[in-house]
Amino acid sequence: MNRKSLSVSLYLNYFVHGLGLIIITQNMQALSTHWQTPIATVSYVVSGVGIGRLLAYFLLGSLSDRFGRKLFVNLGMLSYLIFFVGMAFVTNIQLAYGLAILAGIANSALDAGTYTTFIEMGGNRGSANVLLKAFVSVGEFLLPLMVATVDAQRWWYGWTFLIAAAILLVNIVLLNRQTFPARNHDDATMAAASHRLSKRRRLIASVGLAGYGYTSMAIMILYTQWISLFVSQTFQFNQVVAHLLLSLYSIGSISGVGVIFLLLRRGVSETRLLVAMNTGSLLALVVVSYSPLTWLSMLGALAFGFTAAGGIMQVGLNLFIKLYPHVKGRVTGVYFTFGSIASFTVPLITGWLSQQSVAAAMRFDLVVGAAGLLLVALTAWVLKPARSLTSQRQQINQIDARIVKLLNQRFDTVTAIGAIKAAEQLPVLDQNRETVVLQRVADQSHTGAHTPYLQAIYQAIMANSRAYQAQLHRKDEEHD
Ligand SMILES: O=C(O)C(=O)C[C@]1(C(=O)O)C=C[C@@H](O)C=C1
Repeated sequence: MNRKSLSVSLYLNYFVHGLGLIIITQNMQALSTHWQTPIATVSYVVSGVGIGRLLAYFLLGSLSDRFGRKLFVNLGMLSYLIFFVGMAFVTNIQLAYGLAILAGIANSALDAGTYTTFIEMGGNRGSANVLLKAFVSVGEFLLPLMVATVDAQRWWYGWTFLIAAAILLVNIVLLNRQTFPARNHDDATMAAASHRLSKRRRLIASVGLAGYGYTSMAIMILYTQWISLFVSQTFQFNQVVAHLLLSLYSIGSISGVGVIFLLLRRGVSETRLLVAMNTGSLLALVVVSYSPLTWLSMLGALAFGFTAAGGIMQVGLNLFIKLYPHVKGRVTGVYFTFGSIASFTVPLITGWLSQQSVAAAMRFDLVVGAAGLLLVALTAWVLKPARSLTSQRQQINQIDARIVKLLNQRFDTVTAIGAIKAAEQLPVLDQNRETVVLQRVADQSHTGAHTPYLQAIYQAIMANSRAYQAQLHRKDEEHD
């Protein structure tokens, strides 16, 4: 497996995904002329993407645990390819809606195959998932420039779609030359950590993180949808500042990705990062929601983008995946399904609130932010390594259960060896083999101070193996 080449291909997909996310809305005018429909109908087609995601996330996530990540990355790329080529030529609205649904499915398939792969690459690759966000942002940044160029040159609007398709086509070839890491490759420490957690704690953390799948998405959608209108109506900010608050949010977001990436690389704890970032985003949101000072609002917007949109959603997902290392795909599916429900419901809720006032719609983001903070704080609290006597003993109980099971297996093997020795009339004691076993214990022990104690335990185990073999041997002779 060539990690670098595989990573580049996976990142490139997310650049194209960034183009795909806004390609319909950025070509709204051209498509409405081409389809001979009102703009509202084009906007209706966009909702198909959300439906596709909602339908596909859970299913594709679970299936990727069974059939491998590579298949689903390919499925995502092929679906996106059909979407881009089809959208460039389609004239029928029903067909366009079908293609939009396919784009949603493509998004789900890519996520099911990619987030899981980065975790399965091992090491500290969770940080790579945060970087995916940056590639999406670059795509979203470049697409409007591409559309503007095509428009200014009076070229056919379909070219931007075909450029995206061409990048995908090249990447399909590149990606399929790579081998993926072993599926459900169980990072031993990850599995051990998730094992140590009591069922109740794991359940609470799961509820917290699934809920965070919703709030982390909702907090961003709500801000981007309402901020400009809100500040111009509530604080009479001029149009330039109103739109600048969105651009500053994007700049904050991209710098946030860089910082979170580096912090994760340095081994900063994910739970701490989640609590700190969510505290920061709630504070920034308070500033933006209540400050009538332009400069302060601008600072708030930057800080909000940094803390709420700098890949912290991906950090939540990484943590969630580590709780269930055996079903990474399913967990990814669940998390993003909650995110999709947010993209679906936030416009509905805030649309209803805006009938009261735009400020009510915008300030609802504070409720979302507070809920998010509460959820990550709860998660961090239950995942905190416990140090009380009772909890340490619970830990020992769980470790002992595993040791006893392994000792049973060892004794089964000792029985088999005993039978072979009896048949071949070999002595029960094999001093050379015992020396080898003790040496292997010393080599495998990761704490030198433990080693003589582990060897003493093994001497006792082997003495008991011998006693067991001798007793079996006696029984056999009695029978004969
Ligand atoms: O390897 C063997 O010959 C065994 O019977 C197993 C075992 C052990 O428990 O590891 C037990 C007794 C022998 O003296 C050496 C090793």
